[in-house]
Amino acid sequence: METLRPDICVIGAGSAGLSVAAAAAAFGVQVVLVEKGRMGGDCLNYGCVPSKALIAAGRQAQAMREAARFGIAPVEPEVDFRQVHGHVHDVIAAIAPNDSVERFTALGVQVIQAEARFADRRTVVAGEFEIRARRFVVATGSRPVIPPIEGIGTIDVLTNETIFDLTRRPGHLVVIGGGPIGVELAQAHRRLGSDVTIIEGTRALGREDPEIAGFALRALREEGVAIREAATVTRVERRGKTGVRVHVETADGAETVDGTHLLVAAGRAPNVEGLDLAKARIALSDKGIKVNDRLRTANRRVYAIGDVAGGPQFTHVAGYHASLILRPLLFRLSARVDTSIIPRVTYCDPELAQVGLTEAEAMAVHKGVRILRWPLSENDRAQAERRTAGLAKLIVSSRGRVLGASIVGANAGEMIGLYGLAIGKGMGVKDLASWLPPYPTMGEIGKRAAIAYFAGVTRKPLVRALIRFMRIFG
Ligand SMILES: Cc1cc2nc3c(=O)[nH]c(=O)nc-3n(C[C@H](O)[C@H](O)[C@H](O)COP(=O)(O)OP(=O)(O)OC[C@H]3O[C@@H](n4cnc5c(N)ncnc54)[C@H](O)[C@@H]3O)c2cc1C
Ligand SMILES: NC(=O)c1ccc[n+]([C@@H]2O[C@H](COP(=O)([O-])OP(=O)(O)OC[C@H]3O[C@@H](n4cnc5c(N)ncnc54)[C@H](O)[C@@H]3O)[C@@H](O)[C@H]2O)c1
Repeated sequence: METLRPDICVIGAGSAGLSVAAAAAAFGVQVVLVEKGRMGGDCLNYGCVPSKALIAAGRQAQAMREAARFGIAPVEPEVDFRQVHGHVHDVIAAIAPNDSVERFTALGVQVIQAEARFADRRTVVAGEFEIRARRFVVATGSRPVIPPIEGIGTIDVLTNETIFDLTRRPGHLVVIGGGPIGVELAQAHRRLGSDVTIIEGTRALGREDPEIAGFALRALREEGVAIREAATVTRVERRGKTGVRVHVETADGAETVDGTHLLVAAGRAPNVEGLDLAKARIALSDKGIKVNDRLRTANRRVYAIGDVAGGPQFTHVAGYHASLILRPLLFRLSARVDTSIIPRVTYCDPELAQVGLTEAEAMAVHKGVRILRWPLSENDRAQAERRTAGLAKLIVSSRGRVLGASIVGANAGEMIGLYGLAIGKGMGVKDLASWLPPYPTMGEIGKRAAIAYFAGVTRKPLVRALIRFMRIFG
C-alpha cells in the first residue's frame, strides 16, 4: 500500500468536493480527491442536470399545447421518449468534461477512483492508497430514502438514481413524496404525456409558503397531475408483470392507485456508512455528520460539507460550503455559514423561489412584520408573455429591513438572487425601491413590492401640505 501525504484529502467528487479540490489546486496546494462512483456526483448524473433537462423538454411540449393564446394553432406534441432520454444524456455529456478525472488531473489534483474509509483520526484508506493529509474534507453527499412500506421490497422502485435511465415513457407514474423532487419530476412527466399521481404524507411542497406553493400545485392539478395530500401509503404490491398497486389512506378513506411505475422521492439520507467515521472520532447527528457553524466536525482535522453535513441540500450550498472552508484550509481565516442568504428554487412551472424567512417564520420571531405583495398580473412583461400566474412577497421588519422574499412565477429563480444579496448586506426597502430594473422585465415586481411599503406616504396630509407649500417658491 502506497502512502500519500497531501495537504488536503477530499472524499467525494460531487458539487462540494469538486469545488474544494479545484480551488485548492488553483492555489498550487496538493490535493487528493477520492471518488467511488461517477465524477460529478448527484447533481450532474442523477439530480439537478438531468431533472432540469427533462423539465425543459416538458416545458417545450407544454408550449406546443398552449400556443393558441399567441394565435398559433396548438398541437398535442408527439413525444419520442427515447429521444427525450437522449436529450437528457446529451446535456449530462456536455457538462461532464468540467467534472472529469482528466480535467482534475490536469488541474494538478490526484484523483483516486475507489471507496474511502477512515483508518484512524488522520488516515484515510482508498484502494491501494493510505492517505495521511493535513486536513480532510468529507463531501460524500446523500442518497434517496426508501420508506419502510409493506411490500416495497417486492417492487422495482424508481428513484432519482434510476428514473433518468427510462427510455420508454411511463404509462402512469405514481410518485411517493411531494417535495421538490416529486413535484418537479411529476410535472415534467405529465407534460411529456404520462399520467401522474403524487401521494404526499403531509402537505405537498410543505416547506414553502402555502400561498406561494398554492400557485404551483394549482398549475399541476390543472395540467392533470393527481395530488393526494395527508395520505398514508399503507402497502404496495406488484400488479401484473411490471405494474404497481399502491394502497393509500386519506381522511376520505382507503383507496388504491394503480400505476405502471413507482418513483420514491421521500427525502434523503446522508452517505456516512462505510466511512468508518467512529475510527476518526467524527460524530453524527440525526441528519448527517455533526458540524459546527464553521463546518468543522468533532475531529479538528476534518470538515464535512454539502449534503452529508445535514443542512440545506442544494448544489449552490455545496459550493458555498466549499468557499467557506477554503478560507481556513488555505489562509487560516475563519468563516461561518450564514443560512439567511441561502436561496432555494423549485423548478416547477410556475417556479417557486425563496430566500430568508417566509411570512410564517418571520411572524413567529419578529414583531410588526410587514408583507409587501405584487402580483405578476400587474407586470407588463408577464402580460406580454401570457405568464401572469405569480406573485412576489417581500417580508420586511417594522423598520423596513428585508427579512425574506418569496416569489412564484415564470423565472422566479432568476429573480431571487437580488433579495439574498439584500438580506446579506442588511438592506432595506429603501434600497430596493431605489434599484433600477430595466423595463419590461418580470424582475420589476420586486421593486413594485418594495415601493408598496411607501404607499401610505402619498396619502399623508402632512406630506401633501408640504408639497403645496413648496410650490410657493416657484
Ligand atoms: C433529482 C434531484 C434534483 C436536484 N435538483 C437540484 C437543483 O435544481 N438545484 C440544486 O441546487 N440542487 C438540486 N439537487 C440537490 C443537489 O443535487 C445536491 O445538493 C448536491 O448534488 C450535493 O452535492 P454533494 O457534493 O454534497 O454530494 P453528491 O453530489 O452526492 O456527491 C457525493 C459524492 O461522494 C461519493 N462518495 C460517497 N461515499 C464515498 C466514499 N466512501 N468514498 C468515495 N466517494 C464517496 C459519491 O459517489 C458522490 O459522487 C437535486 C437533487 C436531486 C436528487
Ligand atoms: N430545485 C431544487 O433545488 C431541488 C430539486 C430536487 C431536490 N432538491 C434537494 O433534494 C432534497 C430532497 O428532495 P425530496 O423531494 O426527496 O425530499 P423532501 O424531504 O424535500 O420531500 C420529501 C416529501 O416526501 C414526503 N414523504 C416522506 N415519506 C413519505 C411517505 N412514506 N409517504 C408519502 N409521503 C412521504 C414528505 O412529507 C415530504 O413532503 C430537497 O430537500 C432539496 O434540498 C432540490
